[in-house]
Amino acid sequence: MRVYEVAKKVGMESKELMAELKRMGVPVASHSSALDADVVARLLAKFAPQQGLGGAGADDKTATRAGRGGEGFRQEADGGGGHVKSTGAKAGAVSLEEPPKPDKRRILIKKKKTEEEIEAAAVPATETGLTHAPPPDLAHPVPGLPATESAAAAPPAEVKPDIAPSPPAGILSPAPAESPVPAASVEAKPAAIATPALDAASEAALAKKKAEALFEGGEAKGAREKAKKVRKPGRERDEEEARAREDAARWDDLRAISVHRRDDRVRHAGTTPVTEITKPRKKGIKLTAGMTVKEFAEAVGQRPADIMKKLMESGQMLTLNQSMNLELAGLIAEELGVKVEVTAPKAGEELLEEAALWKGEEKPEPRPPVVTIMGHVDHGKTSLLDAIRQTKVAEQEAGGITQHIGAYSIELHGKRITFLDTPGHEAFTAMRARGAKVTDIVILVVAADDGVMPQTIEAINHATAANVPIIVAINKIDKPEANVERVKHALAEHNLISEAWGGQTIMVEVSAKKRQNLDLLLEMVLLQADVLELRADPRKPAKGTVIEARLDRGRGPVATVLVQEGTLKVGDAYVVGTYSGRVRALIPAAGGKLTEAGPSMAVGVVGLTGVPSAGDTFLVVKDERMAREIAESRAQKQRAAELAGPAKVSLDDLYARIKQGDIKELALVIKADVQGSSEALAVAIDKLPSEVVKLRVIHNGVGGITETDVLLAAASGAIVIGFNVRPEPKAAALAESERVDIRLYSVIYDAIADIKAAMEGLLEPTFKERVLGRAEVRQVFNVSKAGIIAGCYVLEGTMTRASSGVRVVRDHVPVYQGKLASLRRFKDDVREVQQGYECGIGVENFSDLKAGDIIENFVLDRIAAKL
Ligand SMILES: Nc1nc2c(ncn2[C@@H]2O[C@H](COP(=O)(O)OP(=O)(O)OP(=O)(O)O)[C@@H](O)[C@H]2O)c(=O)[nH]1
Repeated sequence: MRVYEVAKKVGMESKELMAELKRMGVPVASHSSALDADVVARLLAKFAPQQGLGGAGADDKTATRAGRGGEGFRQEADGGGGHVKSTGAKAGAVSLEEPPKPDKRRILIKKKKTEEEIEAAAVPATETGLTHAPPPDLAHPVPGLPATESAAAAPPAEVKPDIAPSPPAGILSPAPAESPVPAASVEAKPAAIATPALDAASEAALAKKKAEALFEGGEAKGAREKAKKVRKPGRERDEEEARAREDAARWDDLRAISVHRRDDRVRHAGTTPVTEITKPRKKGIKLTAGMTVKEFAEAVGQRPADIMKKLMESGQMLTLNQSMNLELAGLIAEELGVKVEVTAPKAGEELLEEAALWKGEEKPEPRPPVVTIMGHVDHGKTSLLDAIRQTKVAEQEAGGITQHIGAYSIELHGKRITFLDTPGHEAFTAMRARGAKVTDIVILVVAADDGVMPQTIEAINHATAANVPIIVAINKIDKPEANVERVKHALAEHNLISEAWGGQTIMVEVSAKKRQNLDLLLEMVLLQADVLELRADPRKPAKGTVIEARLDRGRGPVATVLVQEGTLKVGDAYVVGTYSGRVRALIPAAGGKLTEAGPSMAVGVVGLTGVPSAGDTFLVVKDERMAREIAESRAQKQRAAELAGPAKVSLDDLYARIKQGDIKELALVIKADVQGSSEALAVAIDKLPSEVVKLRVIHNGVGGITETDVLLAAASGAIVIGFNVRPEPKAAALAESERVDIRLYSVIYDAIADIKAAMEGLLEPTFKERVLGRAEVRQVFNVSKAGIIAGCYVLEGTMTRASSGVRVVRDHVPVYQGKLASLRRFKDDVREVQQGYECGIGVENFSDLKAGDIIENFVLDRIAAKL
């Protein structure tokens, strides 16, 4: 019999029968293949008796089970036929109850579920009551076992349900509910596998293969997408696609970037600190004091902006050309991996010495004299200066616009004379008080009609105190009431004796108004200069003194500098006071411009970084950095001096200073209410023993103590003795700032006794303590470098460095008195801390600070010994 005939007989489709035959191990080529008689008999025995039989109960059970466990698969497997029959099952009933609808989506969902179930495949089938059999093409048959059994026993890991859904054959061949036999061993061979299920599986497998082929063929992207369509549901698939696209894009991107460009990208990545990748030019650098931000940045191979940023992070706002704190520079360099070597070159004034050091052979040449005109009010100082300038300067520079620079030079018989334009002894002494000696010769103007007046005497005293020779110009001789002889007499009383009278003082009778004897006066000046043998070497680097300085609108700070040594040139690096820089231009008084100025010439200097003070030394140094260092060190010293500063000379410490050998002479400025008193005082002082120290009255005048008196005292290291007079307010303030000791008396004896006691070291100054502030110790720290530091809270007043000392008080009992070692707010050293703030205090040589201690900050006010 042929296959289709048997199929007809048993009521099956030829196709189904062919499958069954295959399972039975009977190969058939087609539905018309002939079958052996025994095979036909077996088939008939197997299928023929079932015709018309069936148990509703069993059917129900099967349907229910199938619905629970493998509905989708059965639908898929049925392929719409419902022909698969199990023992006692009525295919028709099943088909009617659940109309087969191939639903790919549902299959896919189920497929996922199957995955989960496969993962749980270790669970015995008896527990679930279901058998999941993988499709034969995916199952790895276990030798010696029937296909179904081997499929059921196949390890779940081998199953690839994502690609080929595997309808569990066992679903459709449920074990009887009461059967204790495991489902896998249930006799389910005839209906174990439904052909349509195989078809679905092969379809999926085919899709996979196709996809693989496409991948291999280079159409990776499209194929992957296609494959995904097959195997990935909805959202998951979208995500996967997006990821794939991203990967592809990244890959393209990476391939497009050259190695070099990738490096660049890293370098410019915002978060990467530039400092880590910019290689310093040098491995080690030398740090020198005064190094600017710019110089440091160059040295460490960084952008100045980055260094400035780092400084800002450390709380320092510095510009490019400001010099850096060495410690901080060291830290930054270290951070950048640059080794630092701090060169400690000569600093400050030491450096100044080096800077001023000139190795050339000294060849001093005669230099012009520098003259200052002094005299009493209205005696004609300005008129004389003007007369000289007009006759001499105007003659030379006809039509030239003269500049006011505070000094000018004239020429007579090929020789120059420099006049300082600020007449009067005040300016002269102010300059001297600053340690500047600029004047070589003083022209003392005395009006012939007025004679010697108080300021004439003052001028004499000031000039004498400075050891400057005086040439007397007896002015206004054109006036009918002029009395030259009277003037000479009066001057003789003050030790100015005319040459005509056998003395040494040159006296010239002039008239500023009529311009009489001006040349003679100038000739005398030159003569005196010859006597003085004024010399300087013009080849040296310039050194001078600031005569005056101002802020010019167009030029910035301009200082008139009197060159005293060497030659000042445009472009020279200089240091003046606490400023430094380079000379940009030189302006002479006669107008125009100069490229250089030699000894005794006064020039306006342009290119200053600030306005210096009159009397400051102007020094040309090797380079700008050196200049800057000196300037900074000076500024530091100046600040320190402001904080400390004892009196220059005072009666209180006179004895100590005599002992130290500091003082060999005590200069005195005496001011009294009446001439008689001042003279009496001067005489009494003169009589004091002078073995230890010589007493010298440098000025003895009548009237209140003036600023000029204080200046003279400051310039000469003198003490001012006031007898029945008071200092003018301005003079008192100046005495304070110049630290000049003013002693006021109303009894001559007291003044003498004090001076005597001071000379013998017996004068006991009286001091009164004044508490400036009190701070409570809250906590004590041991700081490695600073030692014991007390974290304090200022209870009242101010804790200040500018104090005489501190006292540690514990339970109202002073336990230590000493000096303040450090005063800090956070990390910064501060000068003072006000009430209500916290601070760190270190007490010099005292480490036994305890919480609860009170630190008193006090100052000792000196009380004038006697009045
Ligand atoms: N007759 C005459 N008058 C003169 C002479 N020199 C100056 N005067 C006059 O004296 C007055 C004062 O002259 P100044 O040159 O201002 O005197 P000073 O010393 O500069 O005065 P202060 O600047 O106030 O200290 C002016 O009115 C001048 O005209 C002179 O040689 N003869």
